[in-house]
Amino acid sequence: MQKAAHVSDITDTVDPVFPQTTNSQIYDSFRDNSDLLVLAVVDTCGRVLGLIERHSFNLKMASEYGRALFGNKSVTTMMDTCPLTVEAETPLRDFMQATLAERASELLRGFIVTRDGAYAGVGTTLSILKAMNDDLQDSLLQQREMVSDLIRLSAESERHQSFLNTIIDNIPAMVLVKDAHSRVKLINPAGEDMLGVKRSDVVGKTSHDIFPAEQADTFTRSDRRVLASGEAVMIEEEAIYNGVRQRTVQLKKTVLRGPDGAPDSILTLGIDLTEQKAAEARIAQLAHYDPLTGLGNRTLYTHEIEQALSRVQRHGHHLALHCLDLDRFKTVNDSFGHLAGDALLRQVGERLRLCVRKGDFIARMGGDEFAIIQNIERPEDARCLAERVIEVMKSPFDINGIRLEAGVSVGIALAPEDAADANNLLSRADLALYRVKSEGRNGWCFYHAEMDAVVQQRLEMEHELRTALSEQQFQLHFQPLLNLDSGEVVSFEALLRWHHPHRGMVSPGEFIPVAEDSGLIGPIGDWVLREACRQAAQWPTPWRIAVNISPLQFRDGSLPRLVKDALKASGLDPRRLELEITESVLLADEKHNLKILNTVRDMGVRIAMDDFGTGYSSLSYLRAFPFDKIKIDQSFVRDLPHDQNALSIIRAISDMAEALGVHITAEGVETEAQMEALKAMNCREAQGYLIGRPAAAIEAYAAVKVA
Ligand SMILES: Nc1nc2c(ncn2[C@@H]2O[C@@H]3COP(=O)(O)O[C@H]4[C@@H](O)[C@H](n5cnc6c(=O)[nH]c(N)nc65)O[C@@H]4COP(=O)(O)O[C@H]3[C@H]2O)c(=O)[nH]1
Repeated sequence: MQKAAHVSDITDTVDPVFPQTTNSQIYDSFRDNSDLLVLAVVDTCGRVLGLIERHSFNLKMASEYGRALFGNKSVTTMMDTCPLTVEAETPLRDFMQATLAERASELLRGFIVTRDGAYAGVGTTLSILKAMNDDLQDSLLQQREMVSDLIRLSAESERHQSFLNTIIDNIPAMVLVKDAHSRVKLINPAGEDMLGVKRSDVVGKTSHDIFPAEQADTFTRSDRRVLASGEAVMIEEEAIYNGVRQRTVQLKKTVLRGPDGAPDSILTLGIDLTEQKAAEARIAQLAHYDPLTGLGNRTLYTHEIEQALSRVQRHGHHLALHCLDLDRFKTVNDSFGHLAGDALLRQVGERLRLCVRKGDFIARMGGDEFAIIQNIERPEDARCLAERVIEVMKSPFDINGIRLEAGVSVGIALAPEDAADANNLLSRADLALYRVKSEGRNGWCFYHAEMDAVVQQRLEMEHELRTALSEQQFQLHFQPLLNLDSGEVVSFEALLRWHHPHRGMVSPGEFIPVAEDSGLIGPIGDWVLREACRQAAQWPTPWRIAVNISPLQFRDGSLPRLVKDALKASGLDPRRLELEITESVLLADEKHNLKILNTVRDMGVRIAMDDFGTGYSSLSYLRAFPFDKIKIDQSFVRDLPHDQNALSIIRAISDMAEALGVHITAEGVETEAQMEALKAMNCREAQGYLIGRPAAAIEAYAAVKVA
């Protein structure tokens, strides 16, 4: 509905009447048109002469008398000659205000509306009431619309607010708002978690109300800083303690301004970097530390030794590099499994930590090798540390209830005395370590210049060994084994000899390890096997022939084929061939090597366990394979017949062998007394200088019979 703004909006355009119109005519018009309330009387120019109002007119004309009296008279006799008149474009509100104040009663009779002074229509209180009603309706409608707008806006703002709240509550970063006096206005759940507080406990409070003084001071300081600068402040890393644990957080503080532009609040956004920092630290740890022992790894060692050597150079310091190697790690690893090996390494790492001083560095270089960089003032300091290390390693390790002894060898090189660069220093400490190991392990040794010569000699020997085969410098010697029951020689052990063109006879103890290290043991061992079979096949008596097989000959799996070839080429009965292996064959890759042993045994070849008692002599090895013979190491025989320890060990081995149905043979028998003692302990065979030294010629033994 159109709102009535001007008088023209409520004007009824009723045709006017003229002065010559009679009252009877007017009466008829009123009678015929009940809506007609007011009539204007105008002259021919449209000028208003007066106004007839229905009710007062009808009052006069209602009776017959009235009609008779006034009926034929001109309308001018009954008209209001001074009616309320108003211009059409007058604002309705102004007209109403003015009329109600001054001529309210006239308003009830109706009024004339003019346009530029000429008649334009009439107005009635009814039209005014209608307009007012419309106005009222309009404003009611407007109000209703406004109310629904308000409801919609408030719902929208509520939605916005809850949308924002959801974001703030779920954002994985702290949102903390404080007022300009540093009182908490808002904190989200991530913030509660980060600071270890509850929203209900902190809102309205300052940092000093909430946190311990030191922490509160830190927060307040940064709040002040951001308020003073008025700019966003980034705090890359801040350590906070949330009552449970230390956390590392990154904070961004921003000033929020009020409508007047003055700082109103401080918004702090915080990201918890604790996990990220821990992950970074873990990555750095993995890159530089051995995960098993927690000691430095080879990468970190390289860095540390370079640093230490540059200190040596710049400040005239001295350092000792200790290279450590566990003596029995491989044995432990192979016989008790990798988990036991790992546990041993961990415990070794712990013990090493106890030996060193602050500033010294320990690394696990790989496997069972460790290195210590020690700051020293004099070589004596290095000796003390090495002795300490050997001492702490002496006591047995408890690995899941099993007591194990590891032992350690330590090689030491000094800087700047022995070498000033990392590579040379390490290889010299290694040389010293090598010396310790070759001298029986479980000791320490400083590097000496002559060790270089030893290495040189070893390299030379390796070179010469390569030509020894083609130059036919090898020869086999044979040592007899006597059956103690029958007193007859029953077999011979083939022992390799190297007739060096310049150095004369080189002992196998000297060159076999070099052959093993260089891989030459393969072709040399093959030659021994073929030569032993070839010669044995030609012996006048069908003695057995025993051949030493190095653990390294098991590696490539070709042993069964080589044995077969040697037997075939020589024509030797497989039952006359005996292979002597040591426990280490079963320690290393037990399954693979047992398969090889079984294949060889299936050919009819006998298998003997050599040097029994020197390694990790374990009943499990004897159970793992049906050995034909156990050879007791000469180190036990040497101390017979008086040494009680040797006697008990040999007796124990003998009992064990008897239980398993295996014969025992004693090595290194040099005296009659030893022989008698062995006989008394059920030893079935003996070998040693007493019976015969290793020799190239064996025929003489055909007749030997020892009583
Ligand atoms: N003191 C003393 N020693 C005695 C006595 N009876 C024998 N021997 C020595 O004891 C060693 C016995 O050999 P082994 O324990 O198998 O120990 C052997 C064996 O492990 C290794 N070897 C020798 N020949 C070969 C070979 O062809 N292949 C391999 N892989 N190793 C070999 O070299 C080691 C040393 O051999 P050899 O020097 O020939 O030393 C031999 C032998 O000469 C005695 O009554 N008193």
